Amino acid sequence: MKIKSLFTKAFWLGLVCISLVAVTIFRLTPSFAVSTTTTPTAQLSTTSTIIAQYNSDSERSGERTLYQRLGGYNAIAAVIDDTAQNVINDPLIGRYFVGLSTNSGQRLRQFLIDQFCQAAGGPCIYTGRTMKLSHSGMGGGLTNSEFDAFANGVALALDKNGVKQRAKNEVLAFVESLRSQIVER
Ligand code: HEM
Repeated sequence: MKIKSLFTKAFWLGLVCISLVAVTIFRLTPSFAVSTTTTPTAQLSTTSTIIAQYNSDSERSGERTLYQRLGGYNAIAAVIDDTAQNVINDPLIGRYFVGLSTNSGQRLRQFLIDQFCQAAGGPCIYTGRTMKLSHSGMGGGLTNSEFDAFANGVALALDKNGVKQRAKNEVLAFVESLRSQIVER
């Protein structure tokens, strides 16, 4: 009888130890610890989890992410707003943005912010269409020169907002990585 009770205690003690090790190694956060407030939607709860994960990742690596080096969400939004002004005023590609409705313009702005924020390692999720889908057939197929004009609009906006050379190169590398999906002729 005593042996059975000892065995049961050892079993439970072992289980507790294994759980503690798993929580430490895999950083398994109990669901109640993810957000202390009751979130009305699953979407919000997912976002809190992602932000928590993002914060702990950058703390662990000790390296500032591109998102942080750019100055965070509002700084990225300012770069996108200046990019929009630059491309609207560009003689080669301005015409593509002229006829957009107010809401289409706001939608495009938000998608661009989300896209750049996510690419920079920030707590954002891009939910727009793929670059191929949203640009395919535009003006009979976008050219390399038109793409260059857009990229130049981004570069000028980064300069205007005082983004340092290393961060600027990284943002422009991201832009360049999309060329093959956007350019068709
Ligand atoms: C790296 C370069 C580019 C990036 C990152 C980019 C990004 C985007 C994004 C995120 C959207 C929204 C997607 C969606 O509606 O689901 C979009 C739409 C659009 N883009 Fe681009 N784009 C680029 C180049 C260009 C170029 C070169 C042009 C024109 C010359 C252009 C014109 C447009 C227009 C007019 C829309 C609105 C399409 C619509 O509402 O149906 N984009 N772009």
